[in-house]
Amino acid sequence: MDKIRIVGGNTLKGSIPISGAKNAALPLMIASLLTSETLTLENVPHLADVELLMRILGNHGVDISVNGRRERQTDGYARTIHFNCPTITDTTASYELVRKMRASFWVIGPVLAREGVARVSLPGGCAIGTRPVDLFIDGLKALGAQIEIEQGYVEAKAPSGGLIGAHYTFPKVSVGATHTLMMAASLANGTTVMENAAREPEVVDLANCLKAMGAKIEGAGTGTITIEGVTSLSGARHTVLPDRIETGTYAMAVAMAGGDVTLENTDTALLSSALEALRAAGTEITSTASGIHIVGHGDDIRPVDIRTEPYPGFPTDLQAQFMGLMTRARGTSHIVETIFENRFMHVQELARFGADISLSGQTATVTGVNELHGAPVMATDLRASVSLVIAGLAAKGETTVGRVYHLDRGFERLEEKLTRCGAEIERISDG
Ligand SMILES: CC(=O)N[C@H]1[C@@H](OP(=O)(O)OP(=O)(O)OC[C@H]2O[C@@H](n3ccc(=O)[nH]c3=O)[C@H](O)[C@@H]2O)O[C@H](CO)[C@@H](O)[C@@H]1O
Ligand SMILES: C=C(OP(=O)(O)O)C(=O)O
Repeated sequence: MDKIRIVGGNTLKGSIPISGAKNAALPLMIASLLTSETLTLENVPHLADVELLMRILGNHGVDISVNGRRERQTDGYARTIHFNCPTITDTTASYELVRKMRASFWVIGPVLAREGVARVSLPGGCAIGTRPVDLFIDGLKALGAQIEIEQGYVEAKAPSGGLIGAHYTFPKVSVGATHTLMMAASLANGTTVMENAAREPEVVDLANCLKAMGAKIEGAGTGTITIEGVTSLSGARHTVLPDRIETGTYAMAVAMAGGDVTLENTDTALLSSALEALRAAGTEITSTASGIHIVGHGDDIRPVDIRTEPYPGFPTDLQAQFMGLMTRARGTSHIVETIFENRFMHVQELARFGADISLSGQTATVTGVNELHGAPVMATDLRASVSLVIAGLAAKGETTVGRVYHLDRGFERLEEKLTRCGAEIERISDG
């Protein structure tokens, strides 16, 4: 199994191109199930999750070609991918595929809206929490669907005339349930109003793509989204928005290792709260014409308390990386995780570098230390694993990060992007 080997201590200098967002690309790809015409997505990142979703969509009858070619392309940033689903050939999403990636559960919305039935395996929990799907089920029921859980599958059936627009208030903010209901409501009869909807930029990106396909959606990016259903959607061409989590991750790497790096093709507006926390920690951040310029001092990091919240709050997907940064702060910081009940798996691994972190419920207390020391560590989930990479870059000596497949889910060409900024980092195979 591959590992990442890092020799820490180098400052980072240069530029890093930011990829299209995984968490936007996945729902956008799923939206291709809503139309018999071609949906073309530009700036699609090359990631394990994207490849897996292509297989899942293929099973439903989506014909996929990458930059006009049918074979999988393994190189090049910013792919253009064409998705065409003349008919949905299979309304079932199997346990085998859905268990590997939670977002694949979201196919339930478009498949149900277009075919009137959908049978999708429960995704189950993962390392960061139990992650139930009750809000998806309640929301789809509000649109008139009958839903049963049979042998681990969610079996959904629309009324004979199709889903019916409704007023639905989410009891809790959910990104995935907002995506799913927005896609389903786009093909429902009548108007749907979703209250307490997720406001993440990826929700806005999906809404913009659906609008380009002919959907009538207002309010995306606010807590209230109104969707007037239409009878069919057309094809469209849409560019995936920049990955704000990748952006924040590299900004935190520069803040911690020190250096001067421009993050290209991204935008400060996508991650204001995370950048505010970084500024408070002493990082210099300025907008450029096409990106963000970051100057980090590495050895003079101020402690900053953060609390994860739904957008526009501090993102849970940057919590582990920020904790990595705080391990080297001059003082004590508190990090409260409010979104996922078990998203602290990186704490025990950061301790291997010599970090001083104590946990009490959903709060981590991080007391900064003068130096981290490289160590063999193990990735437990996507964002936890990249926090270990960041710590490795700032630590003295050698670090190896195991279970690299977690990183490959969400970081395109991580080693290459960091190497071009002067980091000593490589992928090694155990043989
Ligand atoms: C592919 C993708 O975009 N993943 C992101 C998405 O995940 P995802 O869409 O799965 O996360 P949600 O916003 O749905 O989850 C937020 C919270 O709501 C809970 N919940 C959710 C649905 C439900 O039916 N019932 C329920 O209780 C979850 O367990 C969690 O505690 O948003 C998360 C929160 O920003 C991010 O960390 C993930 O990176
Ligand atoms: C938790 C994440 O992804 P997923 O929702 O696919 O597990 C993530 O992107 O950090």
